[in-house]
Amino acid sequence: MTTQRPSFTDQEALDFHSHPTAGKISMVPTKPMGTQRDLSLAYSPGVAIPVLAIAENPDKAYDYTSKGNLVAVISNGTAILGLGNLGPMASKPVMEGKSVLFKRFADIDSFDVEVDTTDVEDFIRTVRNIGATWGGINLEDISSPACFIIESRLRDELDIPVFHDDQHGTAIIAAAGLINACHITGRQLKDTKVAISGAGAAGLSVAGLIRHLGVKAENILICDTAGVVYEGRTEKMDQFKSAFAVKTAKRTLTEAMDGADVFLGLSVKGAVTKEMVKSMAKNPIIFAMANPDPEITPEEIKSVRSDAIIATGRSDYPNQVNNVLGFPYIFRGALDVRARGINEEMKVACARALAELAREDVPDEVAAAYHGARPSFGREYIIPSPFDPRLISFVPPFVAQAAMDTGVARKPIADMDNYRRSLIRRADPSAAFLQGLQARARETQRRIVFAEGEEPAVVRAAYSFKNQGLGHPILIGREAQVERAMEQMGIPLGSLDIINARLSDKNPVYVDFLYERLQRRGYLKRDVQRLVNQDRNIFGSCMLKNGDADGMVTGVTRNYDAALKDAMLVLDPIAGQALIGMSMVINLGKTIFIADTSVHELPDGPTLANIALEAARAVRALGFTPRVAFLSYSTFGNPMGERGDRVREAVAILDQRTDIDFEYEGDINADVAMNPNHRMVYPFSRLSGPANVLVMPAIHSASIATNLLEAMSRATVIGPMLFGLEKPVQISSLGATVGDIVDLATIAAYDTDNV
Ligand SMILES: NC(=O)C1=CN([C@@H]2O[C@H](COP(=O)(O)OP(=O)(O)OC[C@H]3O[C@@H](n4cnc5c(N)ncnc54)[C@H](OP(=O)(O)O)[C@@H]3O)[C@@H](O)[C@H]2O)C=CC1
Ligand SMILES: CC(=O)C(=O)O
Ligand SMILES: [Mg+2]
Repeated sequence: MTTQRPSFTDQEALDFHSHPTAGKISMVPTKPMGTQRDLSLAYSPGVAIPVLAIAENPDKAYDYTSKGNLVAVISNGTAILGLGNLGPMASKPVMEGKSVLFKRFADIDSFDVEVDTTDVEDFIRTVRNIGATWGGINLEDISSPACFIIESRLRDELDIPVFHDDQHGTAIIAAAGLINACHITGRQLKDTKVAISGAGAAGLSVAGLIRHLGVKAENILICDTAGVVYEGRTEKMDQFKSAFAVKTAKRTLTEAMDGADVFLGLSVKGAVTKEMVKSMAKNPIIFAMANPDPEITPEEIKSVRSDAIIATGRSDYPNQVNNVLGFPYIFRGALDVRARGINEEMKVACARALAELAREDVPDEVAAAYHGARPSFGREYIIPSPFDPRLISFVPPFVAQAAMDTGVARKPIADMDNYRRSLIRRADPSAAFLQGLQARARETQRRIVFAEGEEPAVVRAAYSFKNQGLGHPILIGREAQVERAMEQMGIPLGSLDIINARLSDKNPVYVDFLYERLQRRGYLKRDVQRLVNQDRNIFGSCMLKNGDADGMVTGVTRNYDAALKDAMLVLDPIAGQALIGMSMVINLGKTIFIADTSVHELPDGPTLANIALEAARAVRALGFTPRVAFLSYSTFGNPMGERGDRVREAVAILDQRTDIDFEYEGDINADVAMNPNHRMVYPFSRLSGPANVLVMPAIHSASIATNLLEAMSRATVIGPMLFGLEKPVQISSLGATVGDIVDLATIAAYDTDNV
């Protein structure tokens, strides 16, 4: 089968599904299974204890098993996408796909279950009998009208959310898109005339939800293979279609679309012609949502109408109206309150939240998904991108609140702000750490210099920093340039402080100070004047030195070393402390720090000792208990060699001191440092647990190790963060994202040297 705008070949689709392992899904244990004790706890005999607890109170399954975060995607393959009844086995790639989308977008664990029966009772019995295993059940691609009976019976018989995604997931996202498309075209839902192609699971449910939102019943004309579903029709009717039959003389989709404001396609490829599109009202709203190929392509629509708002179910056109924006978040909210079901109010809350989010300025992750072309709310962007990282923290709280308000929540959420923060952490493992720094930044309200103030990403970051209440940003740049960037981004003029280095009244003060500092280092006064006028890192550093600002972030346009050299012309390392770059690596819930990733190329023994001291101090200031390992290719002198000597010397230097208040060990190999079992061979080792601060023997090993971890695992890396300078300066990587810049500004505001 070929699609209309293939961005891949059929062979690529097959290869994607077969390499490197067959399928798209796997399972990850949440507990270690490394030792005999682990086995005794996880399996017999330890497992008997939770078994007995659950036997006594089945609700305890939420506490002692994965039930509460586990959703089944269940199908019999009778309506696979718009491809028809191809059976349960053929539906497996779609169901695996839905499961991984649950995990990817909402951190919900999920497995697919394909049931080999088309008999309604048989299907209901099968699902009911395995129902208690799950926290929720997502029914998928089951043809109508069987799907209506199946869903309604299972909802009655099970006390967990049972949700037919093709009905309600689709209805939620179509309704969100419609709310915004009507807003853009100045329509009221109550006056809107809608033609729908498809009177199946998706079509009827969408009709139901938009009716609930205010579209009048008589203004919704639904068509199937026999034409308009009108009052009195007998051909191919059932009770579910009858509920949407209207009094009308119109009999065909062509007639239904004539003069309609909105077309919603939930049927099959090619169901709509250009002529039908031509006959629609001014500024028509056309959602051709059949998958994988829409009822009519956007190219065909555009060839006859330039005023249409167009959406499809596909990701390769603008405006993807696809239930992937609905099911992950409605289940997240429902699971988090242990909802008994998903009701109309929860669906409406979800649709309204999605519509609202589309109207906000988009983050970098979305711009990246659009190859840098940052979309903004309008005809080509009526609903959020599936890659919008805010979805997981924005949408589920509305769903959870609606569940609580309507009495279906078993476990209401007491603190919504806390819940929102926990959702952010689900999506981003570094979030917990950053949230801690943010909380302090909000308290201290530091003045942070954004040195490259004319750069669009920096302007955006400064605005975001301010909007999040993290402190007072100061942009260095020429007002006209900065303000032009602000206007283009829709940032209100006057909302950010801008300082032009050349025109600042502090300019002569900084020149005098810097001239005094540099006059015996080969600089003439005019050189210093030029530096202060032209080099924004120098001017920013002078602001810090003079007490006119508290911290600085830079590096987006200059390489790390150049930016650091600039700052060090003005600022000194703290006396008695090493200047170091340290990266924080978070992987599978574990956090380690790696130093020195950016300053000392090949440190000698005393310098390595100083790096460890500074790293331990900074790590403690960030809220962790440091356990330092001086890493080497050798462990405790084996093999003995020149490269390990410097490391052993550093350990010996610390051994001589009486004021060391943290654990350290070395020379030691990375696996021994990180794995407690390996240390059994070295019972004299002084580390009480796995090392969390890894002092590398040289800058190249630090850099290579950090980059390898990031590339080879799902690790999140923050930094390198710069520590040990007299004022907090953080240097980003070239071309850093807005989010990275805000994070570094927050770290600068945290000022570990003064914690
Ligand atoms: N973008 C999205 O998120 C989603 C898109 N969809 C798409 O919607 C479509 C329908 O899915 P679903 O409701 O689950 O399937 P169903 O099998 O439940 O319903 C299909 C409906 O389409 C009607 N139909 C078939 N051919 C035509 C035609 N030529 N003209 C008019 N109506 C026609 C059928 O008519 P009859 O009743 O007479 O047989 C039936 O009412 C699929 O293409 C699916 O991919 C579904 C869910 C989500
Ligand atoms: C998206 C989806 O669920 C479908 O097309 O069936
Ligand atoms: Mg589907």
